[in-house]
Amino acid sequence: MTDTPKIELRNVTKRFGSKVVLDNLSLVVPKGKSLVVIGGSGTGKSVMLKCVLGILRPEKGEIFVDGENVLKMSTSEREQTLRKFGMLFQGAALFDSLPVWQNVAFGLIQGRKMKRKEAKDVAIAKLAKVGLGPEVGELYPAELSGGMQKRVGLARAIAADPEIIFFDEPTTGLDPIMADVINDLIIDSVKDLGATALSITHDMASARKIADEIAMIYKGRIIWAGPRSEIDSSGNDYVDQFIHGRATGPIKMDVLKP
Ligand SMILES: Nc1ncnc2c1ncn2[C@@H]1O[C@H](COP(=O)(O)OP(=O)(O)OP(=O)(O)O)[C@@H](O)[C@H]1O
Repeated sequence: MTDTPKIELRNVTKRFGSKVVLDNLSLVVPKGKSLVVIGGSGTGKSVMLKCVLGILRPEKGEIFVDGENVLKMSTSEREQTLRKFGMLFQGAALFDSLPVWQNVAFGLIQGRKMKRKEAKDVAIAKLAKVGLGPEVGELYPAELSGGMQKRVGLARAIAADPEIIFFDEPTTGLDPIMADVINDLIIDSVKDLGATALSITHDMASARKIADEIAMIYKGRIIWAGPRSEIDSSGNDYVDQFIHGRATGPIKMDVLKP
């Protein structure tokens, strides 16, 4: 018997008007693995994550978390399922008006009704996990560098010890060294929690580092998926063009020539 995947999308189609953004997309994220979806801008990566989170509803297909079809759940069942998720948003998405510790503790206080004192202790412990001292907890997001903001975003993502973590462009906008620090923290946090990770990125260095498995999305479909070790010998011209960042190849960019 095979293990039930942690997340599975089966033949998911999502349109906006006449535009098909996810086109019969299927993807399996095995339990305890880190799967990274790579692909160019506008190929449907964020829409895919939003469908799993229930922010968008696909017209067709099925989405399973631990074998349960999330598209058929009641609101309360869905809320219960969402508790399994932690999320590191693109740009960290911190609340500017709240000090760092309250940003990290937000879901614990609001969602899980944890007492403020206890939630603050958890927040400080999670900040320590991402290499930030308790004094950082008292600062406001505007007082932090981009790399520190990402680390705070990561501390928030792991605050409630999630079973599944989504990383949306975790290294975008960071210098290569800070990007690698974040990659290492992602690997450590996922390992610590025994979590399943689903990430989306354009950053091949990050994908190579944090992925057990890589899937490439193109025009709303998964055109290749396999172990990280096989990406360089995929035999797929689209994958080759993307991982080497070549302007010429089968992938055409919608760029107007002057
Ligand atoms: N709410 C929406 N309404 C209409 N179109 C949308 C909506 N959300 C996304 N789209 C369209 O769906 C397509 C895919 O968007 P998506 O954000 O998933 O791309 P992406 O692969 O995440 O790109 P990037 O890497 O640039 O973030 C885009 O053409 C986008 O304009």
